[in-house]
Amino acid sequence: MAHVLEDKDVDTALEALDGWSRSGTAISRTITLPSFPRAIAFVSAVAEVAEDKNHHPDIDIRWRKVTFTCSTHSEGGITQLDLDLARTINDLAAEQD
Ligand SMILES: C[C@H](O)[C@H](O)[C@H]1CNC2=NC(N)=NC(=O)C2=N1
Repeated sequence: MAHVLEDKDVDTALEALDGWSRSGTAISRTITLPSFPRAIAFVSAVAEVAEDKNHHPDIDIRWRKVTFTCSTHSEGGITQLDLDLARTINDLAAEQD
């Protein structure tokens, strides 16, 4: 089972995760899409990978701005699962033209 990471390890990982920052006991990133339908489509793409990973972000959608917040609820903090999901979200974001 994933364990909660040390703060220093999270900080190191965040240096390589463009757009992500610590948000309490989670990490989060806000991504702006070209339109509301594109924001919803992006959320759907994230939902697919999250389901495959069985690790789900909290998602806040406001018009074209989507904020993903990742923490491992069962552990009450940030684990490698959250870092991996953040990386995957960034990879998907990079595919948005
Ligand atoms: C039963 C299921 O495996 C668990 O509830 C999973 C689902 N997705 C999850 N997602 C996140 N972010 N944290 C969890 O602890 C978690 N647990």
